[in-house]
Amino acid sequence: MLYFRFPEGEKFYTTDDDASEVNVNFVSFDRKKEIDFKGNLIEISAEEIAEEDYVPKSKKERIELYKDTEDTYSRKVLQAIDYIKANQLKKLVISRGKILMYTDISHDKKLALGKSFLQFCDNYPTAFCYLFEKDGQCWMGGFSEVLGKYNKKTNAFETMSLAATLPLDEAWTDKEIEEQKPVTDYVHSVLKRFAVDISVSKVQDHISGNIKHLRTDFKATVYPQDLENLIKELHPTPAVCGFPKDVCMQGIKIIEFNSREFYSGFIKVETEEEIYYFVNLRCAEFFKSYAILYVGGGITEKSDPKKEWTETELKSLAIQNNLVFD
Ligand SMILES: C=C(O[C@@H]1C=C(C(=O)O)C=C[C@H]1O)C(=O)O
Repeated sequence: MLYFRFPEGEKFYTTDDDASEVNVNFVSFDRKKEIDFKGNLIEISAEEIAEEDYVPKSKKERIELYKDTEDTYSRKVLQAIDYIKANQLKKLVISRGKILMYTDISHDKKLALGKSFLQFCDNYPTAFCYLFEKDGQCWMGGFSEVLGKYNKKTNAFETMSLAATLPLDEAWTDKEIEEQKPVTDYVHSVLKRFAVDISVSKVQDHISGNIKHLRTDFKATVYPQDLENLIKELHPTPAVCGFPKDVCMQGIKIIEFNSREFYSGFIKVETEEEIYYFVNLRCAEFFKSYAILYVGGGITEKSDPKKEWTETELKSLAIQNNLVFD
């Protein structure tokens, strides 16, 4: 089962079992896991989705690895700051999985995933939103960060540098500006190697629910033979990992105990005219009696552990506030 909706889209899609082509492809952060949905993209109504009554059955091994408190997460942030200083990094992105017991929300009602997906779509109109279940794995998520959008006819390519987070009513400081800049520089440097006619926008605010980010848009021309190599090089951007990648990947391994799975990976969706690559953030994996909500943030030398904890709590509300029980 797979349902999704494009950013700003009004229609919902699923895939049939007719074609041998892979049309929708979930790639894990470390690229080691993939979940593919083959078939033609077909429209599905909200009514049909609302009737979805899939109940996740599986359990996760070693769930204790995901039980971060403000205290344990603050220690991870301090460890990240030490790692940043020791390796002279500009930023490192760390994350956690937040366990949400269904009984903490409702004692007598059951989680309605289809309805949750529809409510999530309503509240995040600019996001690519999805819900899938395959081989016992069940995920829902959606965010508006685009790793790539490619027009197969015109070779036009779009991407963005999106980073730094604040509640809507707070003003940007040097800390956030210094956090987004390495992402912009990195994306630009990769585009210079694989694209031509590159144009770069000014930095602008990017609102997502209860928080805002900084965003720079890029437009370029990419020849078909360069597209996959460009994506390979772009992912993971410093928005979800840090720079340089290998040092940051190593830092993430040392500091985060749990595996990121599909969180901060990407979703490739191919249509007749376009190929999209959406960054998989604000997402959660669903189990029998709980969900794991994945959230993180960019750490710099100037990070305050308390603020970083609050940032992850705010990010987790994207999924948490849209779970429907009936
Ligand atoms: C890592 C996440 O988000 C990314 C990191 C951000 C940050 O460091 O401020 C902001 C937006 C995303 O690019 C997340 O949502 O978990």
